[in-house]
Amino acid sequence: MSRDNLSCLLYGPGQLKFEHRPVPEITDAHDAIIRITYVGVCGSDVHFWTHGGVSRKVSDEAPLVMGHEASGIVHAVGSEVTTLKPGDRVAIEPGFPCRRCKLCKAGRYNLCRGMKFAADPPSTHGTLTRLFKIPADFAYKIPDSLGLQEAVMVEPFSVAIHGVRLAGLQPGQTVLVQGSGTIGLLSAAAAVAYGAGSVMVVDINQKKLDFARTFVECKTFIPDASSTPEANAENLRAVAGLEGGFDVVLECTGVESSAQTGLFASAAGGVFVQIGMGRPKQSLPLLDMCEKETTLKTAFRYGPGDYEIALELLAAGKPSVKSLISSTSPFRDVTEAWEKTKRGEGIKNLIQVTEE
Ligand SMILES: NC(=O)c1ccc[n+]([C@@H]2O[C@H](COP(=O)([O-])OP(=O)(O)OC[C@H]3O[C@@H](n4cnc5c(N)ncnc54)[C@H](O)[C@@H]3O)[C@@H](O)[C@H]2O)c1
Ligand SMILES: OC[C@H](O)C(O)[C@@H](O)CO
Repeated sequence: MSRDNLSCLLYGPGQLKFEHRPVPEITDAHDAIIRITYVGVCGSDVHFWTHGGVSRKVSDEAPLVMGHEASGIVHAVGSEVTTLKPGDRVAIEPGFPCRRCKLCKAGRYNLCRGMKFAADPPSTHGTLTRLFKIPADFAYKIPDSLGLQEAVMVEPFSVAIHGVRLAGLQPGQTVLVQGSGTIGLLSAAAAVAYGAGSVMVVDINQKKLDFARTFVECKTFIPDASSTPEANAENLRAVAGLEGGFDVVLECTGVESSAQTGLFASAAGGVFVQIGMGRPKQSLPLLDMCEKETTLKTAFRYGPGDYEIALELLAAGKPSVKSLISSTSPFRDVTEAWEKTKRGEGIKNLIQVTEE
Protein backbone atom coordinates (compact mmCIF):
# COMPACT_ATOMS: atom_id res chain seq x y z
CA MET A 1 0.00 0.00 0.00
CA SER A 2 1.42 3.38 -1.01
CA ARG A 3 1.73 5.99 1.74
CA ASP A 4 1.94 9.00 -0.53
CA ASN A 5 -1.26 10.77 0.48
CA LEU A 6 0.02 14.04 1.92
CA SER A 7 -2.40 15.17 4.64
CA CYS A 8 -2.59 17.88 7.27
CA LEU A 9 -3.26 16.54 10.78
CA LEU A 10 -3.98 18.32 14.04
CA TYR A 11 -2.65 16.71 17.25
CA GLY A 12 -3.85 19.39 19.67
CA PRO A 13 -4.12 23.19 19.92
CA GLY A 14 -1.43 24.71 17.68
CA GLN A 15 0.07 21.27 16.93
CA LEU A 16 -0.04 20.62 13.21
CA LYS A 17 1.85 18.02 11.20
CA PHE A 18 1.94 17.14 7.49
CA GLU A 19 2.12 13.38 7.09
CA HIS A 20 2.14 10.91 4.23
CA ARG A 21 -0.89 8.71 4.90
CA PRO A 22 -2.02 5.62 3.00
CA VAL A 23 -3.44 6.29 -0.46
CA PRO A 24 -7.15 5.31 -0.26
CA GLU A 25 -8.36 2.37 -2.31
CA ILE A 26 -11.83 1.56 -3.64
CA THR A 27 -13.23 -1.07 -1.26
CA ASP A 28 -16.95 -0.64 -2.04
CA ALA A 29 -18.38 -0.61 -5.56
CA HIS A 30 -20.16 2.67 -4.69
CA ASP A 31 -17.02 4.52 -3.55
CA ALA A 32 -15.36 7.44 -5.27
CA ILE A 33 -11.88 8.79 -4.64
CA ILE A 34 -11.59 12.54 -5.08
CA ARG A 35 -8.40 14.48 -5.63
CA ILE A 36 -9.02 17.50 -3.44
CA THR A 37 -8.35 20.87 -5.08
CA TYR A 38 -9.61 23.50 -2.59
CA VAL A 39 -10.64 23.48 1.06
CA GLY A 40 -12.36 26.44 2.70
CA VAL A 41 -11.58 27.66 6.21
CA CYS A 42 -14.58 27.67 8.54
CA GLY A 43 -14.77 29.23 12.01
CA SER A 44 -14.77 25.72 13.48
CA ASP A 45 -11.34 25.01 11.91
CA VAL A 46 -9.97 28.04 13.73
CA HIS A 47 -11.50 26.77 16.98
CA PHE A 48 -9.78 23.41 16.42
CA TRP A 49 -6.51 25.23 15.75
CA THR A 50 -6.75 27.27 18.95
CA HIS A 51 -8.58 24.84 21.28
CA GLY A 52 -8.09 21.37 19.71
CA GLY A 53 -11.79 20.96 18.94
CA VAL A 54 -15.27 22.27 19.60
CA SER A 55 -17.13 19.78 21.82
CA ARG A 56 -14.94 16.73 21.06
CA LYS A 57 -11.18 17.29 20.81
CA VAL A 58 -8.25 15.86 18.89
CA SER A 59 -5.32 14.47 20.88
CA ASP A 60 -1.83 13.01 20.54
CA GLU A 61 -3.37 9.54 20.54
CA ALA A 62 -6.11 10.50 18.05
CA PRO A 63 -4.82 13.19 15.66
CA LEU A 64 -7.19 14.12 12.85
CA VAL A 65 -6.94 15.29 9.25
CA MET A 66 -8.68 18.70 9.28
CA GLY A 67 -11.03 20.32 6.72
CA HIS A 68 -14.63 19.82 5.63
CA GLU A 69 -15.50 22.48 3.00
CA ALA A 70 -14.05 21.02 -0.18
CA SER A 71 -14.07 20.65 -3.94
CA GLY A 72 -12.07 18.35 -6.18
CA ILE A 73 -11.68 16.21 -9.26
CA VAL A 74 -12.79 12.58 -9.45
CA HIS A 75 -9.72 10.33 -9.39
CA ALA A 76 -11.32 6.86 -9.39
CA VAL A 77 -14.76 5.30 -8.98
CA GLY A 78 -16.09 1.90 -7.93
CA SER A 79 -17.64 -0.50 -10.43
CA GLU A 80 -21.26 0.41 -9.55
CA VAL A 81 -20.81 4.20 -9.87
CA THR A 82 -22.70 5.50 -12.89
CA THR A 83 -23.04 9.19 -11.97
CA LEU A 84 -19.36 10.13 -11.98
CA LYS A 85 -16.24 9.40 -13.97
CA PRO A 86 -12.57 10.24 -13.49
CA GLY A 87 -11.95 13.87 -14.39
CA ASP A 88 -15.37 15.17 -13.27
CA ARG A 89 -15.25 18.31 -11.12
CA VAL A 90 -17.20 17.97 -7.89
CA ALA A 91 -18.37 19.67 -4.70
CA ILE A 92 -18.10 17.38 -1.68
CA GLU A 93 -20.79 16.88 0.94
CA PRO A 94 -18.56 15.97 3.88
CA GLY A 95 -20.87 14.01 6.22
CA PHE A 96 -21.74 10.36 5.65
CA PRO A 97 -24.79 9.04 7.51
CA CYS A 98 -25.43 5.35 8.28
CA ARG A 99 -28.53 5.33 5.95
CA ARG A 100 -30.16 2.64 8.14
CA CYS A 101 -31.34 4.34 11.35
CA LYS A 102 -34.82 5.80 11.95
CA LEU A 103 -33.62 9.36 11.35
CA CYS A 104 -31.92 8.47 8.07
CA LYS A 105 -35.04 6.62 6.92
CA ALA A 106 -37.20 9.58 7.96
CA GLY A 107 -35.18 11.88 5.68
CA ARG A 108 -33.29 13.61 8.50
CA TYR A 109 -29.87 12.13 7.87
CA ASN A 110 -28.07 15.22 9.21
CA LEU A 111 -29.23 14.04 12.66
CA CYS A 112 -27.96 10.46 12.21
CA ARG A 113 -26.19 9.37 15.41
CA GLY A 114 -23.82 7.29 13.32
CA MET A 115 -22.87 10.25 11.09
CA LYS A 116 -19.24 10.29 10.00
CA PHE A 117 -18.53 13.98 9.42
CA ALA A 118 -15.18 15.09 8.03
CA ALA A 119 -12.73 16.32 10.68
CA ASP A 120 -15.05 15.39 13.51
CA PRO A 121 -13.20 13.72 16.43
CA PRO A 122 -12.41 11.10 17.46
CA SER A 123 -11.76 9.35 14.17
CA THR A 124 -13.34 10.76 11.00
CA HIS A 125 -10.58 12.31 8.96
CA GLY A 126 -11.24 15.45 6.93
CA THR A 127 -10.55 16.83 3.47
CA LEU A 128 -7.12 18.47 3.94
CA THR A 129 -5.58 15.54 2.14
CA ARG A 130 -4.65 14.95 -1.50
CA LEU A 131 -6.96 11.96 -2.01
CA PHE A 132 -10.24 11.57 -0.12
CA LYS A 133 -12.53 8.55 -0.35
CA ILE A 134 -16.29 9.07 -0.10
CA PRO A 135 -19.57 7.38 -1.06
CA ALA A 136 -20.01 8.53 -4.69
CA ASP A 137 -23.48 10.00 -4.08
CA PHE A 138 -21.89 12.57 -1.73
CA ALA A 139 -19.81 14.02 -4.56
CA TYR A 140 -21.86 16.43 -6.70
CA LYS A 141 -20.76 17.07 -10.26
CA ILE A 142 -20.48 20.82 -10.84
CA PRO A 143 -21.48 22.56 -14.08
CA ASP A 144 -18.98 24.40 -16.29
CA SER A 145 -20.38 27.72 -15.04
CA LEU A 146 -18.97 27.06 -11.56
CA GLY A 147 -15.26 27.19 -10.70
CA LEU A 148 -13.66 24.74 -8.28
CA GLN A 149 -12.97 27.60 -5.86
CA GLU A 150 -16.63 28.63 -5.87
CA ALA A 151 -17.65 24.99 -5.48
CA VAL A 152 -16.23 25.09 -1.94
CA MET A 153 -19.08 27.50 -1.12
CA VAL A 154 -21.71 24.82 -1.78
CA GLU A 155 -21.08 23.55 1.77
CA PRO A 156 -21.80 26.80 3.69
CA PHE A 157 -24.56 27.71 1.20
CA SER A 158 -26.23 24.38 2.01
CA VAL A 159 -26.29 25.42 5.68
CA ALA A 160 -28.14 28.58 4.58
CA ILE A 161 -30.53 26.66 2.31
CA HIS A 162 -31.29 24.25 5.15
CA GLY A 163 -32.15 27.21 7.42
CA VAL A 164 -34.40 28.86 4.84
CA ARG A 165 -36.19 25.58 4.10
CA LEU A 166 -36.71 24.97 7.83
CA ALA A 167 -38.23 28.46 8.06
CA GLY A 168 -40.70 27.53 5.30
CA LEU A 169 -39.91 30.92 3.75
CA GLN A 170 -42.72 32.08 1.45
CA PRO A 171 -42.41 34.65 -1.38
CA GLY A 172 -42.95 38.18 -0.16
CA GLN A 173 -42.10 37.52 3.48
CA THR A 174 -40.00 39.96 5.47
CA VAL A 175 -36.69 38.48 6.65
CA LEU A 176 -34.19 39.47 9.31
CA VAL A 177 -30.70 37.94 9.07
CA GLN A 178 -28.48 38.37 12.10
CA GLY A 179 -24.75 38.23 11.37
CA SER A 180 -22.99 39.23 8.17
CA GLY A 181 -20.31 36.52 8.16
CA THR A 182 -20.26 33.75 5.54
CA ILE A 183 -23.34 32.03 6.91
CA GLY A 184 -25.34 35.26 7.37
CA LEU A 185 -24.47 36.55 3.89
CA LEU A 186 -25.39 33.24 2.30
CA SER A 187 -28.59 33.03 4.35
CA ALA A 188 -29.57 36.50 3.11
CA ALA A 189 -28.85 35.34 -0.45
CA ALA A 190 -30.86 32.15 0.12
CA ALA A 191 -33.76 34.23 1.43
CA VAL A 192 -33.66 36.38 -1.73
CA ALA A 193 -33.54 33.24 -3.89
CA TYR A 194 -36.64 31.96 -2.09
CA GLY A 195 -38.49 35.17 -2.89
CA ALA A 196 -38.20 37.20 0.32
CA GLY A 197 -40.06 40.52 0.03
CA SER A 198 -37.32 42.33 1.94
CA VAL A 199 -34.15 41.37 3.79
CA MET A 200 -32.53 43.23 6.69
CA VAL A 201 -28.98 42.20 7.70
CA VAL A 202 -27.64 43.01 11.16
CA ASP A 203 -24.04 43.01 12.37
CA ILE A 204 -21.94 44.84 14.95
CA ASN A 205 -19.26 45.47 12.33
CA GLN A 206 -20.02 48.33 9.90
CA LYS A 207 -17.55 47.01 7.27
CA LYS A 208 -19.35 43.66 7.18
CA LEU A 209 -22.64 45.47 6.61
CA ASP A 210 -21.14 47.64 3.87
CA PHE A 211 -20.06 44.43 2.14
CA ALA A 212 -23.47 42.81 2.66
CA ARG A 213 -25.13 45.58 0.64
CA THR A 214 -22.75 44.88 -2.27
CA PHE A 215 -23.46 41.15 -2.11
CA VAL A 216 -27.21 40.94 -1.75
CA GLU A 217 -30.16 43.31 -2.02
CA CYS A 218 -30.76 44.25 1.60
CA LYS A 219 -31.04 46.98 4.17
CA THR A 220 -28.59 46.89 7.07
CA PHE A 221 -28.67 47.73 10.76
CA ILE A 222 -26.01 48.02 13.43
CA PRO A 223 -27.32 47.33 16.95
CA ASP A 224 -26.42 49.61 19.85
CA ALA A 225 -24.19 47.56 22.19
CA SER A 226 -25.32 49.66 25.17
CA SER A 227 -29.05 49.07 24.51
CA THR A 228 -31.22 46.14 25.56
CA PRO A 229 -32.34 43.50 23.04
CA GLU A 230 -35.91 44.89 23.37
CA ALA A 231 -34.76 48.42 22.48
CA ASN A 232 -32.60 47.18 19.57
CA ALA A 233 -35.54 45.11 18.30
CA GLU A 234 -37.81 48.15 18.45
CA ASN A 235 -35.29 50.24 16.48
CA LEU A 236 -34.86 47.45 13.98
CA ARG A 237 -38.59 47.21 13.33
CA ALA A 238 -38.77 50.98 12.97
CA VAL A 239 -35.84 51.12 10.49
CA ALA A 240 -37.42 48.29 8.48
CA GLY A 241 -40.79 50.06 8.57
CA LEU A 242 -42.34 46.94 10.04
CA GLU A 243 -44.44 47.81 13.03
CA GLY A 244 -45.45 44.18 13.49
CA GLY A 245 -41.97 42.73 13.09
CA PHE A 246 -40.29 40.24 10.74
CA ASP A 247 -42.01 37.11 9.38
CA VAL A 248 -38.77 35.11 9.40
CA VAL A 249 -35.62 35.57 11.48
CA LEU A 250 -32.41 33.69 10.62
CA GLU A 251 -29.98 33.96 13.53
CA CYS A 252 -26.42 33.49 12.23
CA THR A 253 -24.16 34.72 15.04
CA GLY A 254 -24.71 32.30 17.94
CA VAL A 255 -24.58 35.28 20.32
CA GLU A 256 -27.21 35.31 23.11
CA SER A 257 -28.11 39.01 22.90
CA SER A 258 -28.52 38.67 19.13
CA ALA A 259 -30.93 35.72 19.50
CA GLN A 260 -32.91 37.72 22.07
CA THR A 261 -33.05 40.74 19.74
CA GLY A 262 -34.16 38.55 16.84
CA LEU A 263 -36.92 36.95 18.90
CA PHE A 264 -38.20 40.34 20.09
CA ALA A 265 -38.08 41.62 16.50
CA SER A 266 -40.07 38.71 15.06
CA ALA A 267 -43.72 39.19 14.17
CA ALA A 268 -46.60 37.45 15.93
CA GLY A 269 -46.85 34.01 14.31
CA GLY A 270 -43.30 34.40 12.95
CA VAL A 271 -40.60 31.78 12.54
CA PHE A 272 -37.17 32.12 14.15
CA VAL A 273 -34.39 29.76 13.04
CA GLN A 274 -31.27 29.42 15.19
CA ILE A 275 -28.41 28.66 12.80
CA GLY A 276 -25.60 30.30 14.79
CA MET A 277 -23.95 28.09 17.40
CA GLY A 278 -22.50 29.82 20.42
CA ARG A 279 -22.44 29.28 24.19
CA PRO A 280 -24.16 26.00 25.08
CA LYS A 281 -26.74 27.54 27.43
CA GLN A 282 -28.50 30.81 26.58
CA SER A 283 -31.68 32.44 27.84
CA LEU A 284 -34.60 33.29 25.57
CA PRO A 285 -37.56 35.68 26.03
CA LEU A 286 -40.12 32.88 26.41
CA LEU A 287 -42.97 35.09 27.63
CA ASP A 288 -42.80 37.31 24.55
CA MET A 289 -42.49 34.17 22.40
CA CYS A 290 -45.60 32.62 24.02
CA GLU A 291 -47.63 35.77 23.48
CA LYS A 292 -46.63 35.79 19.79
CA GLU A 293 -46.72 32.00 19.28
CA THR A 294 -43.23 32.28 17.80
CA THR A 295 -42.07 29.10 16.09
CA LEU A 296 -38.49 28.41 17.20
CA LYS A 297 -36.49 26.07 15.00
CA THR A 298 -32.88 24.96 15.31
CA ALA A 299 -30.71 24.08 12.33
CA PHE A 300 -27.87 21.58 12.07
CA ARG A 301 -25.80 21.41 8.87
CA TYR A 302 -27.83 20.16 5.87
CA GLY A 303 -29.99 17.23 4.85
CA PRO A 304 -31.70 15.69 1.83
CA GLY A 305 -31.97 18.08 -1.11
CA ASP A 306 -29.99 20.95 0.41
CA TYR A 307 -26.79 20.32 -1.57
CA GLU A 308 -28.71 19.92 -4.83
CA ILE A 309 -30.59 23.20 -4.31
CA ALA A 310 -27.45 25.06 -3.24
CA LEU A 311 -25.56 23.82 -6.28
CA GLU A 312 -28.37 24.66 -8.69
CA LEU A 313 -28.66 28.21 -7.33
CA LEU A 314 -24.90 28.81 -7.32
CA ALA A 315 -24.62 27.49 -10.87
CA ALA A 316 -27.25 30.06 -11.88
CA GLY A 317 -25.29 32.81 -10.11
CA LYS A 318 -27.92 33.23 -7.41
CA PRO A 319 -25.79 34.36 -5.72
CA SER A 320 -22.45 34.83 -7.41
CA VAL A 321 -20.00 33.86 -4.65
CA LYS A 322 -16.76 34.96 -6.31
CA SER A 323 -16.64 38.09 -4.15
CA LEU A 324 -16.75 36.00 -0.96
CA ILE A 325 -13.45 34.30 -1.77
CA SER A 326 -10.77 36.45 -0.18
CA SER A 327 -7.53 34.49 -0.45
CA THR A 328 -6.01 31.18 -1.54
CA SER A 329 -3.03 29.77 0.38
CA PRO A 330 -0.81 26.89 -0.76
CA PHE A 331 -1.38 23.57 1.07
CA ARG A 332 1.80 23.91 3.16
CA ASP A 333 0.54 27.32 4.41
CA VAL A 334 -2.63 26.01 6.07
CA THR A 335 -1.82 27.83 9.30
CA GLU A 336 -1.55 31.14 7.42
CA ALA A 337 -5.13 30.65 6.16
CA TRP A 338 -6.36 29.71 9.64
CA GLU A 339 -4.57 32.68 11.23
CA LYS A 340 -6.04 35.08 8.65
CA THR A 341 -9.53 33.82 9.47
CA LYS A 342 -8.76 34.08 13.19
CA ARG A 343 -7.77 37.75 12.71
CA GLY A 344 -11.08 38.33 10.92
CA GLU A 345 -9.35 39.00 7.59
CA GLY A 346 -11.47 38.31 4.53
CA ILE A 347 -14.67 36.34 4.22
CA LYS A 348 -13.74 32.90 2.88
CA ASN A 349 -10.07 31.98 2.89
CA LEU A 350 -9.18 28.91 0.83
CA ILE A 351 -6.35 26.39 0.88
CA GLN A 352 -5.23 24.90 -2.43
CA VAL A 353 -4.40 21.23 -1.86
CA THR A 354 -3.59 20.19 -5.46
CA GLU A 355 -3.54 21.92 -8.85
CA GLU A 356 -6.79 22.26 -10.83
N1 LIG B 1 -26.08 25.30 12.34
C1 LIG B 1 -25.05 24.84 11.65
O1 LIG B 1 -24.99 23.70 11.20
C2 LIG B 1 -23.91 25.75 11.41
C3 LIG B 1 -23.02 25.51 10.33
C4 LIG B 1 -21.99 26.42 10.11
C5 LIG B 1 -21.82 27.50 10.97
N2 LIG B 1 -22.68 27.65 12.04
C6 LIG B 1 -22.59 28.79 12.96
O2 LIG B 1 -23.07 29.94 12.29
C7 LIG B 1 -22.48 31.11 12.90
C8 LIG B 1 -21.95 32.01 11.82
O3 LIG B 1 -20.89 31.40 11.13
P1 LIG B 1 -19.94 32.29 10.22
O4 LIG B 1 -18.96 31.37 9.60
O5 LIG B 1 -20.71 33.21 9.37
O6 LIG B 1 -19.20 33.14 11.35
P2 LIG B 1 -18.54 34.60 11.27
O7 LIG B 1 -17.74 34.73 12.51
O8 LIG B 1 -17.89 34.78 9.96
O9 LIG B 1 -19.79 35.60 11.32
C9 LIG B 1 -20.45 35.97 12.47
C10 LIG B 1 -20.85 37.41 12.34
O10 LIG B 1 -21.67 37.77 13.47
C11 LIG B 1 -21.35 39.10 13.84
N3 LIG B 1 -21.77 39.34 15.22
C12 LIG B 1 -21.15 39.01 16.37
N4 LIG B 1 -21.89 39.40 17.42
C13 LIG B 1 -23.00 39.98 16.93
C14 LIG B 1 -24.14 40.58 17.52
N5 LIG B 1 -24.28 40.65 18.84
N6 LIG B 1 -25.10 41.07 16.70
C15 LIG B 1 -24.98 41.00 15.36
N7 LIG B 1 -23.90 40.45 14.74
C16 LIG B 1 -22.93 39.94 15.52
C17 LIG B 1 -19.84 39.16 13.62
O11 LIG B 1 -19.38 40.51 13.50
C18 LIG B 1 -19.67 38.38 12.33
O12 LIG B 1 -19.73 39.19 11.19
C19 LIG B 1 -21.46 30.58 13.89
O13 LIG B 1 -22.03 30.59 15.17
C20 LIG B 1 -21.22 29.15 13.43
O14 LIG B 1 -20.80 28.31 14.48
C21 LIG B 1 -23.72 26.81 12.25
O1 LIG C 1 -21.22 23.40 8.07
C1 LIG C 1 -21.01 22.40 8.95
C2 LIG C 1 -20.30 22.92 10.15
O2 LIG C 1 -19.33 23.86 9.84
C3 LIG C 1 -19.77 21.78 10.95
O3 LIG C 1 -20.80 21.24 11.68
C4 LIG C 1 -18.64 22.22 11.80
O4 LIG C 1 -19.06 23.15 12.73
C5 LIG C 1 -17.78 21.14 12.39
O5 LIG C 1 -18.30 19.90 12.47
